[in-house]
Amino acid sequence: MPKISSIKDLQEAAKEKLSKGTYEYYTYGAQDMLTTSENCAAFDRIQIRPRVLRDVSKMDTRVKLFGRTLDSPIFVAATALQRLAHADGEVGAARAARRRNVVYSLSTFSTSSIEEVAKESRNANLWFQVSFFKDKNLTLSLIERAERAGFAAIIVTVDMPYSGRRLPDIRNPLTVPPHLSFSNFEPVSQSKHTDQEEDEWIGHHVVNGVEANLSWDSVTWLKRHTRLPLLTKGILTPEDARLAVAAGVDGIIVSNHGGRQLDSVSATIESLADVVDAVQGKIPVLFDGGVRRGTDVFKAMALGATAVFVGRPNLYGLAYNGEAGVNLALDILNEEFTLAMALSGCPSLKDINRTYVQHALAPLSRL
Ligand SMILES: Cc1cc2nc3c(=O)[nH]c(=O)nc-3n(C[C@H](O)[C@H](O)[C@H](O)COP(=O)(O)O)c2cc1C
Ligand SMILES: CCCCC(=O)C(=O)O
Repeated sequence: MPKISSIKDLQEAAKEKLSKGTYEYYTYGAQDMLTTSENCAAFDRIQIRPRVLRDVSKMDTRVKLFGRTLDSPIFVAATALQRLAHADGEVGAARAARRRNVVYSLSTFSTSSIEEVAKESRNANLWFQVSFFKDKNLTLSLIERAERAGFAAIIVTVDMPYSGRRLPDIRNPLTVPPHLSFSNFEPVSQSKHTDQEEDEWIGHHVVNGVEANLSWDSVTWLKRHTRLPLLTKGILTPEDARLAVAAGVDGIIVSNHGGRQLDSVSATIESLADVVDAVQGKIPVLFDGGVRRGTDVFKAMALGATAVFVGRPNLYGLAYNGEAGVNLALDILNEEFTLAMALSGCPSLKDINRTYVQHALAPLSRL
């Protein structure tokens, strides 16, 4: 394998290392994966309009959010079951985020617990992703545990009242190996070896626990129960963005769950500008979906994102080489992003705006 020099290389290296089942669980999306592919392809239809002859001798990628300064706007998205990729798992990925002083978001469906990740990645910028469970006390206890462990924000996922129809989950359901469990829910992990569950997708128990009777009141209820900033993840329309602002949330994450929920929704990069316009700067708008290059990060920032989350690239990094592999993924993306800023004449994030992008007349084809 030649030197890994892009996220695409990292994905190929990860594919070699992972079992088919794990690779497909990480990579695939819902149904025909139209949205999963569009998330990436839509970036290719946007072009950068660089400005020249500016002072780009000193680059500043720092971003301030909820009273903290992060060194880069490239954050780690919440993804389930990270120890399936590598023994370093969530702890390794959180340490990689700490090394770059960026946010690591921990999934509720993690294979290391809230407390373990906090302890083993002390001083990392940790945000906790929670889902609305039918058992409200479970939701509240997860949030309390995250607060107690020192997490700095809560992300509530609002696009998953049910799990999307992902074909690998139906055709070749993945099972959690005996040495791993959903560490935040002991009773679930203990019941996982019963016979009737063996032909079921690993996520069924936990996803079956998720509440489908939801409203914006559910969000205000959650907001009342935490002192931490609350972000809603999975907003795609200006209508919902306005409701989020009205509900008093502290931030929005424009996301379609990496195309894993409803197939045929638009690419997130195509929804971003409308959401940003609807929010009118009242709260930060963050973004995820399809970011594979630093130029993608630049495009999202130009369209108004305050920061972006990256999901699959970190899983590929973990699979390739544990914590060091996530370091590599973040290094590649940050190097590419800082260079894109410099070559566009933007020495700091506040210089990047919509005048730096345009829609391409024809899609760019990759070599
Ligand atoms: C394997 C995998 C597991 C995920 N697990 C979660 C999860 O537990 N909770 C959640 O809110 N989002 C989850 N997501 C969605 C990510 O947070 C994020 O929205 C998505 O990965 C962004 O797209 P990208 O992978 O193209 O960067 C998961 C995504 C993947 C690929
Ligand atoms: C295992 C729980 C579901 C995690 C998730 O949100 C995803 O796979 O997209």
